[in-house]
Amino acid sequence: MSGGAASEGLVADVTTRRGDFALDVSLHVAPGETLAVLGPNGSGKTTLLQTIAGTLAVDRGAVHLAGRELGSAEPGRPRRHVGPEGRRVGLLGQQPLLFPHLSALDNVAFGPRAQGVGSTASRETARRWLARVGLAELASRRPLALSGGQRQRVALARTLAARPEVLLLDEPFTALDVESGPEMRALIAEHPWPVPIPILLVTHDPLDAIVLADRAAILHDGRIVQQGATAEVLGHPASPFVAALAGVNLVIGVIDADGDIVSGAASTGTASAASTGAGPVLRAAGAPPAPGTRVAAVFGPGAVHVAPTVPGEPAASVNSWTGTVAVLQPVPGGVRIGIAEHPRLFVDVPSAAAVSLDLSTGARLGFTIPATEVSVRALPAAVLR
Ligand SMILES: Nc1ncnc2c1ncn2[C@@H]1O[C@H](COP(=O)(O)OP(=O)(O)OP(=O)(O)O)[C@@H](O)[C@H]1O
Repeated sequence: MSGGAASEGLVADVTTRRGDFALDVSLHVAPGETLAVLGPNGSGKTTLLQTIAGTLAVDRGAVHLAGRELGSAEPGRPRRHVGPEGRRVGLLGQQPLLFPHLSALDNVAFGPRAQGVGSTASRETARRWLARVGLAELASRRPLALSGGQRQRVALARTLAARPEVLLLDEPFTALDVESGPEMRALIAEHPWPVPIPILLVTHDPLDAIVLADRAAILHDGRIVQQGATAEVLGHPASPFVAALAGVNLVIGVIDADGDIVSGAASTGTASAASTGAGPVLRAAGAPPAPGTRVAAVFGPGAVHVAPTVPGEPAASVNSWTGTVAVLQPVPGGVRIGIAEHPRLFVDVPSAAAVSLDLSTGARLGFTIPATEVSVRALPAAVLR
């Protein structure tokens, strides 16, 4: 690729092989834009970052950053591979990896020093960056005298002091505690760098994607299976795979004559509807799509109300259903319930509610999802396979 989009931000249109695995992606991140990459273990997130950072060579295609070709393998042209040190790529991972024997200031000054900037100027730059991440007062401390969150902020300052042209964030919040995680998220959200750069955020957490990223790309087996505005991708996942990854419940169905969403019905005539299982009959707030429209309905596992069943109550009505607890799994702040009759749905209840419900496997419960919590979108015929 040359010219055009390649002169702006990060453009990767590559295949990279690793043993039997092949990463085959095409993505563009503009300066000032954040792209979240979500995917399960082994989907190729690290391989993607390494291809951009230059620790892995491209097997086909090319990586461009700010108009420079960093690596390419294209028919009829000699292969090209700029090493990691020549790329101006900043990488912040889970662990800050600071030099333990250097002060915070000297850790941050290391970047400009390594680029040949003099010691006084490097320390000046480092001081500025420490101030930007809120650590001006702690410049003389060594890493061991800093909290985990402070160390990660020093690591961010060190990365940025080297003036990268792209910032790669590889699960940068995962190792942080409940206090420093939100601080670090807020810092990244503020974009504390003077020049807009493209940011690629690898995360397992859909909320991080929603809060921090303009767009999201879902990686599965080395390929991007869905890409678009974050809210669109996570709020309207185009497959059960993406829905499960996004942490939302997805029900595929057809609008019936009453405007309700009926799932798993033979009338859809597709394997996909069958594979998602018959879900509860749902209704979203607002005017429904026309009868017969195939739709995806989405609701969050925490938006479902859970109550003991009441004798004599109907087993199911619109947005309500009864079910048997098949699985109980701890989640942060509560418990996730797997329902025997609807194995693809999950419901989260806070710890206090779990205790008062006296949850146990085999228990019968009533579930209700308010219509205002159901998001629905018509599906093109070919979306779900
Ligand atoms: N050095 C290697 N040689 C051969 N195959 C590898 C090597 N490293 C990783 N792989 C394979 O490449 C695939 C993608 O791995 P990668 O580490 O990119 O995934 P990931 O999405 O980052 O996973 P995780 O979330 O667990 O970090 C996996 O199938 C993995 O087994």
